[in-house]
Amino acid sequence: MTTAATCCDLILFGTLGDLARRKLLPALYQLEKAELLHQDSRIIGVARDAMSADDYRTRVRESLQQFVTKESIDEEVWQRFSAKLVYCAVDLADLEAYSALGDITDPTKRTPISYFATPPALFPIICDGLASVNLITAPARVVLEKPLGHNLISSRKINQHVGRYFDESQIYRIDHYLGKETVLNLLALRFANSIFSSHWDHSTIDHIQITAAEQVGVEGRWSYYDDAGQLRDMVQNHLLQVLSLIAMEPPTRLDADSIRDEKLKVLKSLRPITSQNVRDDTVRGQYTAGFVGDSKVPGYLDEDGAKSKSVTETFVALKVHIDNWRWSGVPFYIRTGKRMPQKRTEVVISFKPQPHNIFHETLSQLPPNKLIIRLQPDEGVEIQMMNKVPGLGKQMQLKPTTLDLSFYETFENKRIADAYERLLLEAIEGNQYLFVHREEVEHAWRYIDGILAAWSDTAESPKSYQAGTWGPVASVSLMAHDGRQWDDES
Ligand SMILES: NC(=O)C1=CN([C@@H]2O[C@H](COP(=O)(O)OP(=O)(O)OC[C@H]3O[C@@H](n4cnc5c(N)ncnc54)[C@H](OP(=O)(O)O)[C@@H]3O)[C@@H](O)[C@H]2O)C=CC1
Ligand SMILES: O=C1O[C@H](COP(=O)(O)O)[C@@H](O)[C@H](O)[C@H]1O
Repeated sequence: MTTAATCCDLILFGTLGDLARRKLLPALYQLEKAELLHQDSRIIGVARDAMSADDYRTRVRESLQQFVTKESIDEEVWQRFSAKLVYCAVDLADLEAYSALGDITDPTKRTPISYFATPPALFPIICDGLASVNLITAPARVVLEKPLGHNLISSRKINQHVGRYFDESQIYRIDHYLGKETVLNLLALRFANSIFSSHWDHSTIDHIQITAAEQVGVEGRWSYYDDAGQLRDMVQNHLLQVLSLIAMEPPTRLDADSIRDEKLKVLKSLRPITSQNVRDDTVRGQYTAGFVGDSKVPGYLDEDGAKSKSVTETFVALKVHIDNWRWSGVPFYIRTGKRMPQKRTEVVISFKPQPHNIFHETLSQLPPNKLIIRLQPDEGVEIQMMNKVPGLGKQMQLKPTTLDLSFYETFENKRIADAYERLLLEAIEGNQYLFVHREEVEHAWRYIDGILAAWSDTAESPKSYQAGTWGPVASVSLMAHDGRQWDDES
């Protein structure tokens, strides 16, 4: 019945935590539903509480009921899935306790794949523990959740420790944006369509915008978030990955090394932001109370769990330059924030305007063409272009129109898989192309550390913005200063 190649023990460290319950277990259930798990594979949940296998299955079922949305649990799938569930109580801080895992695994029968969905402080000891029970030898692999460090130094420490036991080819660093259907579609769009691949550089593109706006606030994660802030939480990983996919040179093949090498070159070409340009090229903000949709929401400093006055940014806008041949003179504007008016993640490629307007009797300036890649929600691709309004009038009327390719409509309501489904499947099958190489993580941190240091030098606090707005006014000025505007302003 099954089509999966790899028979594995997926060891889910942190199986009772929020990430496992909300994302990982539902994703594994969907893989089972699609018959993509090997029939003899197992999912070994690890947490501290002692409990029976049946109690664990009950907990997993409750999570699925809560988080497998839009459908009820299919009993036949559940029977197959629950038969794969095994529970193992281990206090991960206690090296001796890992023997319990050793007792129930046999790497010669099933490939051990260890997924670290725990606080990152535990990563080193989990590696030590896995080594102590011989669960590290290739083809064993390890999947690491973010955050991979708080800065370059701490990220290196984690990478070094994990690297003591696992070769880079065994390490799968998750960035869930790389599992999103629409982020992958960037590759298809760029490299399977000559109309785009031949117009993808400074000669035709004026600038690029990347927006990741969220309506949610810190969602009960104040202490984690306050230590991180939006720059570390969203830009260091997800948005620099998206930027790299947009900006990279064509990889020679669709494999891990080729793609990761090209992304890395982009990260190495980012022009550092320093105390010289930080005021011109960055904006940070923090939300105050306001309305998101119809709901009144508190300010950041009044969120549940807020402990002190804080200068952590919940909004960032950046002007990013990539110092290479292709992107010379093309700024990338990045904007991301919590408590914005809508959930919207999109990339806008704004092309250069026509050099001369022969239609100036009807329009003094022709609006430039735009390619809008909607990553979420309402996934799809839009091209904004000019058309003639049909009619016999003496003067030709032009109108900006949109060619809209919604994924749902185009692909007949085909279900869009959650990012974690794809990433778990690729990790199980041993394909690394959607995972982040150590060097990428470290170069991204180098760039981010520079911005954080420059912010700290200026000793300025983030600018306030009211919840439910698009961030501080300064973010509008960042674009206006260059004679441009964010796509939602036009
Ligand atoms: N939640 C999310 O949406 C996301 C989370 N992440 C990252 O994933 C990781 C997990 O996050 P999240 O699920 O939210 O965290 P939670 O605090 O909800 O869960 C942590 C899990 O780790 C386990 N754990 C902690 N200490 C030990 C220990 N000493 N021994 C055994 N198990 C232990 C807990 O087990 P026990 O039940 O025994 O306490 C629990 O299952 C973090 O690094 C987070 O930053 C990344 C992206 C998104
Ligand atoms: O990693 C994170 O991502 C989410 C946003 O993810 P998305 O898939 O909903 O766009 C963000 O809310 C969270 O703070 C961050 O840790």
